[in-house]
Parts: sequence; structure tokens; C-alpha cells
Amino acid sequence: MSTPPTSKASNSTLEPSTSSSAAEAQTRISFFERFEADILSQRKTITLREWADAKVYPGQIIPVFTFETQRWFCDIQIISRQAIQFDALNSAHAEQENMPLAELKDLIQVIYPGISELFEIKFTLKTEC
Ligand SMILES: CC(=O)Nc1ccn([C@@H]2O[C@H](CO)[C@@H](O)[C@H]2O)c(=O)n1
Repeated sequence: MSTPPTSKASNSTLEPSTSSSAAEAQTRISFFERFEADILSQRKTITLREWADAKVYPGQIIPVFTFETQRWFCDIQIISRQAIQFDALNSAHAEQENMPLAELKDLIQVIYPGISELFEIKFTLKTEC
């Protein structure tokens, strides 16, 4: 059996980047199961993540899985990704999360204790099961 040549095509679907970060783009994203219905109905159109969990780029279409059981439930297309300070979160963010601002801020501090800089990822639904 012959050995394949060293792979150099793993990022072939990504546009050429101006920084090195696209090389680390994640190929999937997970959400807590309790947000599945909100995502499928497009009541939830953003997510707020720490840097390590926000390596997605505008135009990318990625599959979405539940955090709990890694069950696929839709694909999303990334619209934008932008840094946001925790202290700058406002009711417009909460509305796009389909939850009250106080609840959103509490939740983020449970998921990412002490975090001050987040990334807001806007997305749109591409497919659903
Ligand atoms: C499962 C996993 O790995 N991580 C996360 C992290 C965040 N979120 C949601 O993003 C918004 C702001 O953080 C809120 O709606 C969160 O609940 C999520 O669903 N899953």
C-alpha cells in the first residue's frame, strides 16, 4: 500500500487569509441543547464565545451539534465575528440571544467565569433536520 503525499489541502475551502488565524478555523460548533429550538426558529441569531471557541469566519458554513450528546441538528453560515467587551453587552445583544440581558450576562459568567472579552458571532440558518 502506498503512502499518500503529505496533505496540504485541509483548508482548501477557506479563502486566503490576511492573518494566520484562518488556518485554525474550527469545522463545527456546539450549543447547549436548550437553545436548539431557538436556533432552528431563528429567534437566536448570535452566540457569544471566548476566543478559543470563536475560530469561525464570515462565509463559513459549519455543522451545529448539541453540547450534551454531539447530535447534529443544523448547519449555519457565519455572517460576522467581532470582539465585544463583556461590559458592553446591551439589550440588542440579549434580543438576538432571545433572552433578558441579566440572564445572558449571568449565563456567560457561568460558562466563562471572569471573562472580559468575548466574540459575537452572527449566523444564519442554512439547513435543518
Ligand atoms: C456548548 C458549548 O460548548 N458552549 C456554548 C457556549 C455558549 N453558548 C451560548 O452562547 C450564548 C452566549 O454565550 C448563550 O446563548 C450561550 O448559552 C452555548 O450554547 N454553548
